Amino acid sequence: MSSKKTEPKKSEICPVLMYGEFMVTGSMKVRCSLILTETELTVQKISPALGGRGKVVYHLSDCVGCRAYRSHDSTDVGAYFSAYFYPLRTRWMRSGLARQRVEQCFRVAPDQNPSVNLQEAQRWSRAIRERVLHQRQQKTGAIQLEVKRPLKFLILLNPHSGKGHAHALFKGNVQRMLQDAGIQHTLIITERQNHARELVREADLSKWDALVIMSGDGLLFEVVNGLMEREDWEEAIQTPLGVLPGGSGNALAASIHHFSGLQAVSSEELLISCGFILCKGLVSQLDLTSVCLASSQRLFSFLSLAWGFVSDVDIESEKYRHVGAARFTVGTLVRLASLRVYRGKLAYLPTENPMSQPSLVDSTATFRQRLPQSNSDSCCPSNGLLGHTLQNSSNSNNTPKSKQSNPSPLSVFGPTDFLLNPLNQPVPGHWTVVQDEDFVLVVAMYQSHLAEDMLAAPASRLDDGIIHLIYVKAGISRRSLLHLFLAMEKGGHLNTNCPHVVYVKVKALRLEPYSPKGIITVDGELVDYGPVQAQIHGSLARLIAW
Ligand SMILES: Nc1ncnc2c1ncn2[C@@H]1O[C@H](COP(=O)(O)OP(=O)(O)OP(=O)(O)O)[C@@H](O)[C@H]1O
Repeated sequence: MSSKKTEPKKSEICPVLMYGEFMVTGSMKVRCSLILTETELTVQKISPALGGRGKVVYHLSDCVGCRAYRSHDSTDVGAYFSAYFYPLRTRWMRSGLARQRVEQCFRVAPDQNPSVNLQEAQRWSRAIRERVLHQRQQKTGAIQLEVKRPLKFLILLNPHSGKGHAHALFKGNVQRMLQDAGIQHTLIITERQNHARELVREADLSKWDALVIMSGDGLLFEVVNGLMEREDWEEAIQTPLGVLPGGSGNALAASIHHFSGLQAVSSEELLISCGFILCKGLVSQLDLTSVCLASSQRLFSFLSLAWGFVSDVDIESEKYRHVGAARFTVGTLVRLASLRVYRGKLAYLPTENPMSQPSLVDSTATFRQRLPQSNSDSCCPSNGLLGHTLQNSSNSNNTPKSKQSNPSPLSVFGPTDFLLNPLNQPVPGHWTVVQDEDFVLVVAMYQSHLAEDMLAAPASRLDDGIIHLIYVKAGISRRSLLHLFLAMEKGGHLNTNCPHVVYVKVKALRLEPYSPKGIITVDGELVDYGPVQAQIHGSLARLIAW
């Protein structure tokens, strides 16, 4: 046993709720005293002569569950209880901390009657679980509490995501954690593109406490849009969503980890962190952005809308997917070597603009409306109505098919985009129209991360109701752009004083590309190239976060 923290100061000591003496089972069987307080479980060795360190203090906030049980050996009158912790520990050969599993199992045998022993084990197990739940209640802010247990999750897993190891990663890292937390789950391995989308469009959602996606951001994009295509979208989109990183992008997973306040981790450590957050089962609000394309398609986006350098790298680096998250680094270097400029018009509604406040627009009255399927006054007109019709250019020819977002049935449900004019009309007069028309990139973000190691919008929060719009004007040197991307790993790119970088917080935006060819992505998925506009809808969905 190792001592995990220094002795608390007298004033910090919590009253003892329970005390007991048990055998600690495992490789070394020793008799220990166990002290449960409101926040900690302290295991103190009673026979120090056995060697090793004598005391371990576990934080209940690191605990995902505890259970009591009888031994398989019918001659054993003892009962047992096991507590499952995932404390942050120093990484071997690496700096920083990552969660690692620790199971502590205690044998209860003061009586010759096995039922009496089991009752005592259950009393401890229940008390620990209650204190663990209480730790969650201490969490403040926008996070709500889901106290209902046992939780039932539907897990959708894309076996081809990332390097193609998602299923093995799930079995190796997540399955046992869910069991530790007493969470029941049904795992569905997706068989094809849009399988998850069709499934959630038809599913009886009342059977599940959460829909969990183990893949990259693409599968979550399908699920969000599948939910928004339901007649009962308003209720369906309130189903808590859980995210386990299995892809190569994993931007939302990285954002969730970032919002938990921990140091950045990647790969399996990010998976374990997200699994831990999932097991805690706290639900937060999540903003969604409605994205309208000139083709009339309307999509719901949880992450980003990108044009130029970022979307080019995202799509063009698909061919390097075998290297995992490093594909973005490779793609960035390749695209830097042949830097492009993209012509177009960008306009937006800044957050500080009083006209953008919902109080001036009756958003609640329109919120429950069903949009007309085809209406020239709608925000998503049914045909390309701008002078320069640019859609269907390079996208479908040059890029992997798997990344093309589904030209789904028109998303006619969802909140009204009350801030947007139809695409065939000018933007409202109080919007800001950017004077520059030559860009290297335009990216609109509603989460912090663009990829596991790209903290593109450090100030973003899950439910801040803000689109963090970042654009880089033409004229930036390759060297400065590289410097920006290197600084982005820690979110420092917005403090580089680069005159070509503009960062503005907005509620809505419109982008009209003039360049005849280009790539536009929504949540990393390819969409029709052409005019596009978007409006954020604060707290439309719910997400398991910490
Ligand atoms: N069984 C499947 N076979 C083929 N494609 C699938 C399957 N399941 C899901 N898909 C599709 O694969 C696409 C990519 O999935 P996703 O983005 O989740 O993983 P990824 O591409 O590895 O991650 P990232 O986008 O972060 O790189 C999605 O558009 C999804 O629709």
